[in-house]
Amino acid sequence: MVDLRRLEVKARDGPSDPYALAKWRILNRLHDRNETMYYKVLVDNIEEYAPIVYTPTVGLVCQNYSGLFRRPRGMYFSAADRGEMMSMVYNWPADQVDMIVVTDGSRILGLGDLGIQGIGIAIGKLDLYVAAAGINPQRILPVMIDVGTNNENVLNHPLYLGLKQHRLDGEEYLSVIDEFMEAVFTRWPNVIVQFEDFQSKWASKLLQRYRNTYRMFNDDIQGTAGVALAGLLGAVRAQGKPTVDFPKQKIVVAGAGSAGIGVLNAARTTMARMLGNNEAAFESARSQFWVVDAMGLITEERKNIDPDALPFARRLDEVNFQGLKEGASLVEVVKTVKPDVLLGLSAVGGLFSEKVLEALKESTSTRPAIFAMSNPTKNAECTPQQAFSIVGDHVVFASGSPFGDVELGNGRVGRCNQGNNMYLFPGVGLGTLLSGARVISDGMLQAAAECLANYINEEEVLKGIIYPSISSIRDITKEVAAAVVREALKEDLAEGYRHMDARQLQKLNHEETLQYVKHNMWSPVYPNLVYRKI
Ligand SMILES: NC(=O)C1=CN([C@@H]2O[C@H](COP(=O)(O)OP(=O)(O)OC[C@H]3O[C@@H](n4cnc5c(N)ncnc54)[C@H](O)[C@@H]3O)[C@@H](O)[C@H]2O)C=CC1
Ligand SMILES: CC(=O)C(=O)O
Ligand SMILES: [Mg+2]
Repeated sequence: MVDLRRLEVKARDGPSDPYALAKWRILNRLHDRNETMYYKVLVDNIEEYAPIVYTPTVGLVCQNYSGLFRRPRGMYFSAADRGEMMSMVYNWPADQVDMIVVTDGSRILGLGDLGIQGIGIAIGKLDLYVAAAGINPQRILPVMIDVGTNNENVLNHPLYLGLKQHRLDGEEYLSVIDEFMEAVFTRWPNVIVQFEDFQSKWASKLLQRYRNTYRMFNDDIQGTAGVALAGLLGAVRAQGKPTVDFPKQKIVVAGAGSAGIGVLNAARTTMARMLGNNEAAFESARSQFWVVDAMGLITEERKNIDPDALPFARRLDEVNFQGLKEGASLVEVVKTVKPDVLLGLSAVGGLFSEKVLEALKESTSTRPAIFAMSNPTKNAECTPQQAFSIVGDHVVFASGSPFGDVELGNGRVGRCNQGNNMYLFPGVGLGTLLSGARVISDGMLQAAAECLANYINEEEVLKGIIYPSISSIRDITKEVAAAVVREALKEDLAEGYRHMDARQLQKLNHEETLQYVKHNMWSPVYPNLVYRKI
């Protein structure tokens, strides 16, 4: 701690990138020497060090990973290992693995293709699994699947550790991922695999390929969707309205990659459920969204439209009526729609420019909400300062990476919420583990999102607080995991965990389920080496 604090004293201008990286190195060295103490530091100071082991610093770490690398952590499966993965997997020393976070490094945060340097994100996510969900650090496994990289800078770096080739694609690519999945589920049939930061081209295809067979989920699609949904419901409550008013919200989404489409599908499904869950309800819910990507507003006229974005393409009669057109700019869309919510998952820093935010001032909402969810910090669509100063003190604001609250004068504070999937994935993984669910259903993810939404009370939400403080992440995760366990039981997916079979789990009431979850969370305490009778 003295080592870490020394850096703060030296950083006269406050925390800056080089110091963040230095802190990461101190923590990483501690991790190598004494795992229990590393997690003790993390758990006890999570608010301070989540931004170091996770976004934003983990982005910088990944960008510089070849130079920062000292000793390996996790497993690397490469395209050159095809045919060998089934035996390789037995090289891992732990007999039991509960959680794997796997990436192919193709879209790390909003930083693009970083090749095998993306292993840093798998390590960072698993740090949160230990700190927030109490997954035993002996039973986690970060994995990098190295199929090459298309990032020439990374590829030509003299210290690059990965395969020096361009990315595999098509059937060849799929065969590598298939072989990896078969290998890990053969050795550890009960493992849960979280797919992380796969480029959108593959993210949704891989999810559909594996989700009905394996215990897996995609954090960027499903975790982000749940977190955004909880925030969107919070934004409705922050307007002093009941959540059943959600289907009336007009929502502009900037970004139609895997994260944006995941959010759109979850929000539309929730609106449709509130409206009666029939065809008319789905159609009505569709018309609440306007989606803008790199080529502008997506309409039916879009050529070669991504099939995942197709359900959200605006109909021509609608755009003509509104005076919009295919490819309309974000400013035009915001000016015309006057949305209640502006949500960014575009990976474009500053996309919510002064003009866009000025246009949002005309929102028909009493309290417009801005979600600048792209990571890391420099990719945020706008800062909270810009949001509050341009749109007004009444906005509800959330960002993917942490920013400080904003002083509004006269002692008033503009809340900066962190809208990040870290509030959900640890609980989804822990709840799946402790229920023994064979697959991770939409219902389990929905239960997790609703639990997070309900975590915030009325008084807080009216102050513009739509996500809890990260300092309570262990408690939130316990609640989310319990909600996931109960839903898995309800859907008859649970097969139990260790000494608790599904029948025994069924008998637990709400409080007992929470106790069961808490009891199974690992804490950073040294184990007893000598037992003495007292
Ligand atoms: N806060 C959170 O929990 C999460 C945040 N993210 C962030 O979301 C971002 C996007 O992730 P993916 O969807 O996987 O990436 P992606 O690269 O697949 O998608 C980006 C999308 O933004 C669009 N876009 C690019 N320029 C644009 C512009 N000028 N105007 C409007 N749209 C534009 C692209 O056309 C594409 O549809 C990343 O920065 C990532 O860090 C992702 C997951 C979770
Ligand atoms: C938070 C996260 O998963 C991302 O930015 O990709
Ligand atoms: Mg991610």
